[in-house]
Amino acid sequence: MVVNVAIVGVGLVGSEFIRQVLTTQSKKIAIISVANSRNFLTSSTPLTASWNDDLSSAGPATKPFSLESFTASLATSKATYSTVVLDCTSNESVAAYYPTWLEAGFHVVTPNKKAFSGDLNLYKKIKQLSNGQKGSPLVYHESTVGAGLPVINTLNDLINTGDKIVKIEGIFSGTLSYIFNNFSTLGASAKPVKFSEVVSVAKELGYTEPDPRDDLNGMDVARKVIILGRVAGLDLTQETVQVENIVPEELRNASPQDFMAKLPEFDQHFENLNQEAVQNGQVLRYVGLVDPVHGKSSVTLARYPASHPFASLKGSDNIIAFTTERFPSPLIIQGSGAGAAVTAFGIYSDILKIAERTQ
Ligand SMILES: NC(=O)C1=CN([C@@H]2O[C@H](COP(=O)(O)OP(=O)(O)OC[C@H]3O[C@@H](n4cnc5c(N)ncnc54)[C@H](OP(=O)(O)O)[C@@H]3O)[C@@H](O)[C@H]2O)C=CC1
Ligand SMILES: N[C@@H](CC=O)C(=O)O
Ligand code: NA
Repeated sequence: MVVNVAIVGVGLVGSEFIRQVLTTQSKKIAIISVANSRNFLTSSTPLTASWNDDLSSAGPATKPFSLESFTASLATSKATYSTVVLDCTSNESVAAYYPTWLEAGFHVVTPNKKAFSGDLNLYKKIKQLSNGQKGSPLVYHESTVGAGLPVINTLNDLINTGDKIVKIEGIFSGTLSYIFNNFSTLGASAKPVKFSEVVSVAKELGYTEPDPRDDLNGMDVARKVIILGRVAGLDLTQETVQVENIVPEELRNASPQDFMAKLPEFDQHFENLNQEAVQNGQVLRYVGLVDPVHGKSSVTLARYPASHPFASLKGSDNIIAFTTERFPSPLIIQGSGAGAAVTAFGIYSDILKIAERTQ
C-alpha cells in the first residue's frame, strides 16, 4: 500500500529523507507536504525534486506555517491512503502535537526525542493512542536512539517475547563518540588534538544537535537513556537519571556563537582530564546506562582500559549492549549512530513498516 507522508522540518535530516525517497523512486511513499518553521506546502500530487523551490516563500502554493493550518491541509489526504506525519524538527511544541495527529487518524514517525523523553504524561498518552488495537494509528521512532541502528526495534522484540532486561549500557551519542574517540586515545594511534577543534569538526559533520551543548551537557544521551528505559517499562524522567554535564560552568548560559568562540579557553581543562586517564592506561568515554535492577540509570564520563569494547570504537559509532536474562553475554549493536544518511534510513524503514502494516 502507498502511504502519504507529510514532513514537518526539512533541515539536514528531513531533506536527506526526501532525497533518499526520490532517488530510490519508492513506489510505497508519496511525499505530499513539507514544512519548515516559516512555510508549508501541501499538494494533491507527490512532490518532486523541485520541492525546495516550491516551498520557498515565493512559491504559488506556499502558506505561512502553523501546526493547525498544516494539519487542516492534510484532512483530505487520508481519503485514499494512510497518512504519516513525519516530525524532523527537534521542537517540543511539535512533539506535543502528536496526540492531536493520532486522534485525527494520522500515523507518526520521528527522529525527534522530545515526546519520548519529556513529560511522562505526553509519552503515556501517545502510547495509549497507538496501543496496537485494530485500527489504532502507528508510532515509530527508531531514529531517536542510535539513529538508524535497529535499537528500539530490538528492544521491543526482546520485551514482546518475554525477555527481562538486566541492563542496557552504551555510547549513545554520535557526537560524543566522535569527540572522545578522537580526543582520548592510547598507544600508537594517540595524536594530540585540541578538544575545541574536535567539537567544531563534529558540528561541521552534522553529528551535533543544532546547539552542541545539548550533546556536551549530557541531555541528548539522557534523553536516549530515558527513551530506552521507558520502552523497557520504566517510568524514567530527567529527574531520575543522574547526568554528568561536561559543559564548563562559565559557558552554560552563553549564546551558541559565544560558546563555540570561547570553548578553546577550556582546552587545557579537558586535556588534564584526558592525561589523568591516559596515565592510568585508560581512555575517556561518555556512557549511558539503563539500570532497571538497581534503579540507578545514569550518564557519566567514564574511564575504560584499552581492552574494553567501548575503548576501541571508531568515528561516530554508537555501541549498545543489552544484557538480559537470555543474553547474559550481551547482545551488542554497533555502527554509525549519527549523521543525516543513517538517521534518514531509520525514518525511511519505519515508514515502510507502516506501509506494510496498513495494507
Ligand atoms: N543529525 C543527526 O545525526 C540526528 C538527528 N536526530 C534528530 O533529527 C531531528 C532533525 O535534526 P536536523 O535535521 O539535524 O535539524 P535541523 O536543525 O537541520 O532542521 C530542523 C528543521 O525543523 C524546522 N523547524 C524547527 N522548529 C520548527 C517548528 N516549530 N515548526 C516547524 N518546523 C520547525 C526547521 O525549520 P527552519 O529552517 O525554518 O528553522 C528545519 O527545517 C532532531 O530532532 C534531531 O535530534 C536524530 C538522530 C540523529
Ligand atoms: N546529536 C546526536 C544526534 C542523534 O541523535 C548524536 O550526536 O548522537
Ligand atoms: Na535506532
